[in-house]
Amino acid sequence: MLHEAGYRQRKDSRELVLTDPENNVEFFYLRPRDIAVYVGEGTLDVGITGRDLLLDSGANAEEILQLGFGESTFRYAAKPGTARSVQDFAGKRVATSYAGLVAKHLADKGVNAEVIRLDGAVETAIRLGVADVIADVVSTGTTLRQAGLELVDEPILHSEAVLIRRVGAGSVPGLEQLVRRLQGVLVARRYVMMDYDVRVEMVEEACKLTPGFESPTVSPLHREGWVAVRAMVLRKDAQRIMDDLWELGARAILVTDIHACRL
Ligand SMILES: Nc1ncnc2c1ncn2[C@@H]1O[C@H](COP(=O)(O)OP(=O)(O)OP(=O)(O)O)[C@@H](O)[C@H]1O
Ligand SMILES: O=P(O)(O)OC[C@H]1O[C@H](OP(=O)(O)OP(=O)(O)O)[C@H](O)[C@@H]1O
Ligand SMILES: [Mg+2]
Repeated sequence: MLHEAGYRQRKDSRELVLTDPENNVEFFYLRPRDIAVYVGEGTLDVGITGRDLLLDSGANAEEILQLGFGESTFRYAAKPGTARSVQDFAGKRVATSYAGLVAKHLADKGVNAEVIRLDGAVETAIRLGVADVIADVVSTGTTLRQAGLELVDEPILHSEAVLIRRVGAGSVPGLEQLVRRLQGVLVARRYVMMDYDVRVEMVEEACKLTPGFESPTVSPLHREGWVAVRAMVLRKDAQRIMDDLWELGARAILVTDIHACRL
């Protein structure tokens, strides 16, 4: 995303620091877990990490933009049939790499359980007899299924990658530009440009299907009684909208990618 937003990025994952003189930015490639800590302490102006790691760290940092990747839930799991809700964890051992997050969640629910902090491979902790319950990142659920575990209760939270900054920090040079550029990348990924020709009588109906961001562009065609319409539509809806436009009599319906934008 940073590359698409016009920032210089590393070509080799062993490069840990990189300067982008044109944009006057320094990039540090850190462990996801450490990023919120550096940002919270003010060592770094902004960071990109997971919401789950931000909350777990307890750092003095806040989300300023959701980036739409690294989406996952954070959930409890146990051997099938051993627990139905968080309340059943009372007096049990809960293993996790997110001890801060889990301890807070259990306290909020009024459940007194022992939190065991592990570095990773948490799903094995139950088989090894180290814990009765685990709490971990779940995406497809494959990891838990393969470990023979079952989800318990609702997700503790929904996470994704987020841009974060220190709470109460003063103005950061270049931050507004970074946010605007990343928003441009998000829009360019989520939306496509749709063009089509339609009879004048149908243009109102057609524009209801493709209202665009502000208003679709409608231009006259050389052919009498027809207009050309151009509007941005959500990529995920593009095929359905094309079907509906076709039903209205629209023709020459074209979809093109957006490479960059500032709305
Ligand atoms: N399977 C997944 N799907 C989506 N997001 C995930 C997944 N696994 C981890 N994450 C997210 O990635 C972020 C960092 O966790 P990750 O597990 O990648 O760190 P790590 O284990 O320290 O690094 P690595 O996996 O490269 O060893 C967290 O915010 C987490 O929610
Ligand atoms: O629900 P799933 O789709 O199976 O994904 C969840 C798994 O993905 C992550 O592990 P990762 O592969 O990053 O390994 P790690 O434990 O070394 O971080 C996470 O820690 C879970 O174990
Ligand atoms: Mg991982």
